Amino acid sequence: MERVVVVTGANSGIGLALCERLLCEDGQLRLCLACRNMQRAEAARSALLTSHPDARVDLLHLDVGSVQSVLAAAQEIKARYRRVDFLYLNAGIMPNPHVDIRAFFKGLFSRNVINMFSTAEGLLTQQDRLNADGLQEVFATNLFGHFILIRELEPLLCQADLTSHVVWTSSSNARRSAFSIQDIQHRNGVEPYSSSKYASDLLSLALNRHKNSQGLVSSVICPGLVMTNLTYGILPSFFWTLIMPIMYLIRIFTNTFTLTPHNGAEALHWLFLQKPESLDARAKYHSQTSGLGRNYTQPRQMDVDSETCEALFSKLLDLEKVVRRKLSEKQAENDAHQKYLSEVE
Ligand SMILES: NC(=O)C1=CN([C@@H]2O[C@H](COP(=O)(O)OP(=O)(O)OC[C@H]3O[C@@H](n4cnc5c(N)ncnc54)[C@H](OP(=O)(O)O)[C@@H]3O)[C@@H](O)[C@H]2O)C=CC1
Ligand SMILES: CC(C)=CCC[C@@H](C)[C@H]1CC[C@H]2C3=C(CC[C@]12C)[C@@]1(C)CCC(=O)[C@@H](C)[C@@H]1CC3
Repeated sequence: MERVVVVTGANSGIGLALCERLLCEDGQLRLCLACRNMQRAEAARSALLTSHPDARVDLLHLDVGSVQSVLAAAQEIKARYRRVDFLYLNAGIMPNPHVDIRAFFKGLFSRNVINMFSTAEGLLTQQDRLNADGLQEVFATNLFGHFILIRELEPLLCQADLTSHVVWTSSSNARRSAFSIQDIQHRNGVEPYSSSKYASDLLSLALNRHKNSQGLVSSVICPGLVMTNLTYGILPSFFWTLIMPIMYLIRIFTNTFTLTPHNGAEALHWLFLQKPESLDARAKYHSQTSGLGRNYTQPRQMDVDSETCEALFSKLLDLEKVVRRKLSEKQAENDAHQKYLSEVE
């Protein structure tokens, strides 16, 4: 049977590498690249079709940071496909990152050095802002837009006798201490990325608790440190190129330096091949690359608990109601304005 795979943020980096790997695995796939920039999406599609001329690759406009765009994209998916077998929630941002150089050098000579290189704990902060929906942009993009997408696609994801797999591209930068259940959008902190990724770990567990019985399975991965537009936003690409030999050296000690998008997509690809029933809801699946360049996937227990995951789930449902109500009020205002304009013309 034809399998439908939707990938958000598929036009570059890890998302695009995943698409390439999936097409090598199964040429019969129906692959849907859900992207906000259609020019880049078209370029990605052309690149995929160059190596897989017979592949079926669809494009879909989706700005996961805008609730209206998510609702429209979900409508389009429902019109195009009868079900969704895999939903890869991969789109993500880290705006205005700042590396704490002093902390980096301090960490370099501490016993914590390997952990610092694999999680960036204590090294990175970001500056967030409000988006047009009045939500914190990192939360809206990395988590909430994807949550609304799942909610809208439930009829295609939760079908009798069939299993659908939702996969979150999280991070080893996800940290409990960066997240607060009182401030799920991270309005009051400087680690919105870490907070949003920890929230995706919690939400994945909540989805498994609530939706496994309806055939939806959710998993979380970390791609490791990968050279993509995201990391080129942290340090310029020439700097990364300059320190590449050092990074290959570090890889010998921490296999989390996967470095290429192909390697980073390892765990995403591996999950595609697994029986969903065999997966652990509390594990994060890490892409790893050995010093000699061998790729493998390593499950590690996440620092999540049922109580916090339920609290987050319920807060997200509440926020969904508020956002939907605001959107329909705005729509009603627009309709009234249009009516007024047509009457006075
Ligand atoms: N690189 C790394 O070391 C790591 C990355 N990750 C995660 O991997 C995922 C992929 O990132 P990566 O490949 O590294 O970086 P890229 O910047 O190359 O890819 C991010 C993708 O997300 C898309 N995107 C961003 N915002 C939106 C939006 N509002 N709506 C739709 N699409 C959007 C981007 O589209 P556009 O081209 O339009 O910007 C792009 O396709 C992210 O979730 C990131 O957090 C996790 C751990 C490590
Ligand atoms: C490698 C050397 C010699 C210097 C670079 C220092 C930092 C810029 C670098 C060290 C660990 C990195 C890291 C990330 C970003 C860049 C570092 C802080 C991430 C936070 C990128 C995004 C993620 O989601 C994480 C998995 C990465 C963890 C490691």
